[in-house]
Amino acid sequence: MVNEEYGAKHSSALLSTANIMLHPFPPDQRNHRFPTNLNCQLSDNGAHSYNQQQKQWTVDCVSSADGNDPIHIIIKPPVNSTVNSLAMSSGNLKNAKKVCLFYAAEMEELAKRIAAQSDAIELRGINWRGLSRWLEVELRSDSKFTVRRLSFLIDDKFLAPFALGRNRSWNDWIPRKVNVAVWRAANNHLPTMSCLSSHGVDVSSSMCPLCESAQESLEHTLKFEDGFPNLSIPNAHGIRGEHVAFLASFSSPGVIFEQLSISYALPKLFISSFTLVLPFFPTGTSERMEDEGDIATAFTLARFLSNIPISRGGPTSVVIYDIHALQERFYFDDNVLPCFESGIPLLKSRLQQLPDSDNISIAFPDDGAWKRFHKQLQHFPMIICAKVREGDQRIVRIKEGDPKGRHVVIVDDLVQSGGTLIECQKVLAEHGATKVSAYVTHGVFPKRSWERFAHDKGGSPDNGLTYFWITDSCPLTVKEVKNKPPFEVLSLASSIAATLQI
Ligand SMILES: O=P(O)(O)OC[C@H]1O[C@H](OP(=O)(O)OP(=O)(O)O)[C@H](O)[C@@H]1O
Repeated sequence: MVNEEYGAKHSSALLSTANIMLHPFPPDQRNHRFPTNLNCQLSDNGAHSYNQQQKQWTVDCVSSADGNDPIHIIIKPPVNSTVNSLAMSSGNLKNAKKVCLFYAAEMEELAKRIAAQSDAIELRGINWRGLSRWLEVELRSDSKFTVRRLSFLIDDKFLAPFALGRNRSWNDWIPRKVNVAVWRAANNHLPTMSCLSSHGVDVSSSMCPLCESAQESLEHTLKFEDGFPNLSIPNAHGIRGEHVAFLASFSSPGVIFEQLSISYALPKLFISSFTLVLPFFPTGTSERMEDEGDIATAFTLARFLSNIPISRGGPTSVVIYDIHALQERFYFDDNVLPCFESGIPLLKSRLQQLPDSDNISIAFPDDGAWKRFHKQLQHFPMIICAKVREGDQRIVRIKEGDPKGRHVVIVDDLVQSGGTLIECQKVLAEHGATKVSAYVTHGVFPKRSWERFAHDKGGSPDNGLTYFWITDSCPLTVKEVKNKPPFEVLSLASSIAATLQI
């Protein structure tokens, strides 16, 4: 399909079928900052690459613009009940519950992976902040010195040319200027500066015609003038009577308001049921009510979630993975149905794949981790540690168990500064562990603290970790640690897909 001028209407029929490969520019044009050898996919969000791989452990590489920077994400088949597995299999699709899955912008990758698990799960968009998937780019043809404005479809991984002009090949065009100013409120993707530049778009030279500032040109379109979010649910009538879920990410206080607004709005659209999937419940770490006046913000957040309206089908289900403290389960009131899931089955399956799977011991860095996880890991030899926090310091010592000669995997719910894991690693290495790895469900890593973790490169555990497994509950971290040993991402996708069938 060819469209010669910008402003082309997007055709969903086209999007469901087309696959386009862009070819590199000729060598003399390579100084231009635009993606070469870019895998462009106008189809259903990369789902096919995952579909083929549901039946076994796989390591799937998500291509970047240059094709050299894969995200190391591991996907495994659903681990939940037979009922769910049966419902998910294509043969039983008729029995599977059809679910419309909305998602927060930063959860787009995980949402795609979830949808790839089952034809019963259909992705739906939210108009985030007036953004759209359209980016206008002006290109200059060297041969004819004409300027063309083309519309590009923005996807998280792919920047696809919607049209190159009749009878023209991509190589005829050289990007001259990218105009980020015209985003249309049509779709659900949140393009960011880094997203654009990762596709070779020179964002720094993209000027808004109104303010002539690149940064403000995005800001103009991101929010209302007063800074509050501009949201809408397209085709709200179309979800009446459907089972609806929203995949949320409360990665910072600033994004909670907009996602709560969506979570409060969806159940009132005459839907059959509503499920909020919040893989990481972010508050609660290191919260202590030691002095009168200390505030437990985990309770505040639980109250917000407890006030999600009921839908026609009844109370909202709230799915959370490995919530920090056991008592937080009871912070929710009876208006909602909290469903607490765990990433540990993913870890157990991964451990089975290791060549030294018969030499694994599990270490818990503190009592909290032991209480939370020991029942799920009871078939492994265990090492139980005690941890004391002294300001920024974490002091860890072994209380029980012997790491000598073992590949020890430290298991905890989350990592922040990394202090707990690093101190635990040191003490295990001192006591003779041959290898040390770590697993946490939630890789929070504020201030890029993941950089503190080195890879042992096959050497001693004093030098670093053999593996550091996290899940994709914190999507911003996944982007940062991609393709960086010792990190490996165990995707929650199959587990969430199965949970949506409850
Ligand atoms: O990476 P870090 O900055 O060391 O933080 C991570 C640690 O913090 C949390 O526990 P916490 O110390 O709050 O203990 P608790 O289980 O007693 O609340 C969490 O369970 C980790 O153990």
